[in-house]
Amino acid sequence: MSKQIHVAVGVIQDSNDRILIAKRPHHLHQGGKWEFPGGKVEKQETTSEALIRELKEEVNLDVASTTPLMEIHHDYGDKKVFLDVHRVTNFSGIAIGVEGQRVEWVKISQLSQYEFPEANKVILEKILS
Ligand SMILES: Nc1nc2c([nH]c(=O)n2[C@H]2C[C@H](O)[C@@H](COP(=O)(O)OP(=O)(O)OP(=O)(O)O)O2)c(=O)[nH]1
Ligand SMILES: [Mg+2]
Repeated sequence: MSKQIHVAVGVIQDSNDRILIAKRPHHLHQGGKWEFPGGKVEKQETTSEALIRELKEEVNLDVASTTPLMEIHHDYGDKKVFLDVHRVTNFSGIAIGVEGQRVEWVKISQLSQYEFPEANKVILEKILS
């Protein structure tokens, strides 16, 4: 059995109640779908530290702090993930797809128009509730 991958996932909300999403490059696992930016937590890091690092690397945002929102365990068959989802409300900078990926600020009411990985269903339910 393969071990699950610990992923820090950021729900980043701006002052206009929009949420930042990014398109996963096609060659990656769950490629072509939209995601909340984030990435793997490294051994010596807390989830918050990993998220702060990943959000700078991936979308150029400077995040001051994060707060836990929910934890999701999901088995895709080819990969098991543990999504450690945090909320980010305190950030600065302009969002850019640093790795060439599309990024969009989307109104919460419009989020269901986008295709997300299966594990994200519960995150969307929580944000929309
Ligand atoms: N970032 C992110 N990953 C998600 C979401 N939903 C979801 O199932 N995942 C899965 C897809 C991947 O299997 C895993 C994230 O791994 P990844 O390989 O993209 O992580 P990473 O950004 O650190 O990538 P790398 O630079 O280490 O290659 O989590 C989501 O909303 N955001
Ligand atoms: Mg990533």
